[in-house]
Amino acid sequence: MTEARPGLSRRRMLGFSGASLVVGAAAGAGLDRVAFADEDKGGAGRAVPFLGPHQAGIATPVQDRLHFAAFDVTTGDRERLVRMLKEWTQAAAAMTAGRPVGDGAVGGVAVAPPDDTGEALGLPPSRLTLTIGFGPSLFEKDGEDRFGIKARRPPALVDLPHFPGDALEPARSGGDIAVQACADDPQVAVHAIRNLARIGFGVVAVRWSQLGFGKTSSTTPGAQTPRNLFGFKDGTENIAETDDELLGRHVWAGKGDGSDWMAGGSYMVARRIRMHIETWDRTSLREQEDIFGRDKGEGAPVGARKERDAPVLAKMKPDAHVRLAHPDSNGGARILRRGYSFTDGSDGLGRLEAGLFFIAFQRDPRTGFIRVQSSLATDALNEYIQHVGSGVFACPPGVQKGGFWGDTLFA
Ligand SMILES: C=CC1=C(C)c2cc3[nH]c(cc4nc(cc5[nH]c(cc1n2)c(C)c5CCC(=O)O)C(CCC(=O)O)=C4C)c(C)c3C=C
Ligand SMILES: [Fe+2]
Repeated sequence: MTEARPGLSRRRMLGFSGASLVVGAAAGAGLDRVAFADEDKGGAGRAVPFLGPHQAGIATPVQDRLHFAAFDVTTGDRERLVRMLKEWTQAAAAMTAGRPVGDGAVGGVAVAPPDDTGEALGLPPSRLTLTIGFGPSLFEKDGEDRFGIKARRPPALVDLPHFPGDALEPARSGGDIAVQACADDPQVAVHAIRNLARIGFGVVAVRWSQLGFGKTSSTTPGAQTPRNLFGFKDGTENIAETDDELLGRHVWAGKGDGSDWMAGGSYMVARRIRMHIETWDRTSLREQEDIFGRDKGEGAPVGARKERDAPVLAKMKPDAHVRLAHPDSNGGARILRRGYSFTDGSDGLGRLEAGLFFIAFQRDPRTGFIRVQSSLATDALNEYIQHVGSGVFACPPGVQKGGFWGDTLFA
């Protein structure tokens, strides 16, 4: 890809000491690792490397906030689309390293809008990750092969079937391209999506988007498990970022999976799930615990004492969520969950417009999400939730030095 324009770090622009920032040799090119000094190591402010065999934001320890956006491509011009993906890559590399886009928000020519919108000036990288995925409609829309990639659609990138109870809104579903922005600071995540949308003007338009707070999953089993809006620990049984064996078996697409360009990538399923908070809040504690098959305080499976005790599925009600979602009930199927809670005010009837923005990564949605969601048809939880938005996206492997988002697809 073309080299990124040199930019100043947000810290440096505001006069922070250069000593607190250790920048890799090629940092001027904007695509190499940036490591922060001790104060930031392991902390919420540091940078997550952008380059690598896999995209960041999948196995990466889950950040506190989400801004997800699905875009429609508004041009039929393949070259323009590829050019934009290159520009997006430069911008993503800069923003995840804590630098502004292009020549920055200030100090450029006064007669033109600045390259960067500016609201992240002075903020640390905040572990920002940007993860891109390509939806089925990018490969073929209304029977048209707009970008000459129809034959490269991976067999695993299937359209999700209709599931019982689905009430999907077209305005919150689908999309040609999706970007998942995760960060420990909501302003950093929002800034990232806003700047990508701005760069993409004339090539893409935002179709739908979702803000999320309060992660409802963890890829770091040693850390405290977060709670969802029903008050239960969520993410106890998830694939850990360090578990290369499970990641290789269930999350990363392989060379022999039928689509060479996806090797090292993963498939993202996103579902906007409305949660009927007021109904739940009138439900007895015993029933709530029966519905999940775990207790509310500790998160222990039925009949056990501790959160991480092995679940005995036969002790749970036949329609308990954990019993139905467990790999033993699904031929060994596992997915990496990375969801967030959301609240969007109230719905006009005095009810909280709230829920779970469910995100799962897997090697193949047919044997991952579709398999598990089909089992959940009889889930006792269904009385309290409704799926209202949906998307499935092929997330290519990570960008290598000199590469760009989607280079394996558009090569
Ligand atoms: C199709 C996949 C899943 C959907 C959709 C889903 C929705 C959903 N889940 C909760 C709350 C909890 N889920 C828990 C466990 C759990 N859920 C899924 C899958 C889906 N959940 C899996 C694979 C598992 C793990 C099962 C196991 O191996 O034990 C739990 C228990 C704690 C945990 O392990 O995370 C809770 C709580 C809600 C509220 C929800 C929709 C709004
Ligand atoms: Fe669940």
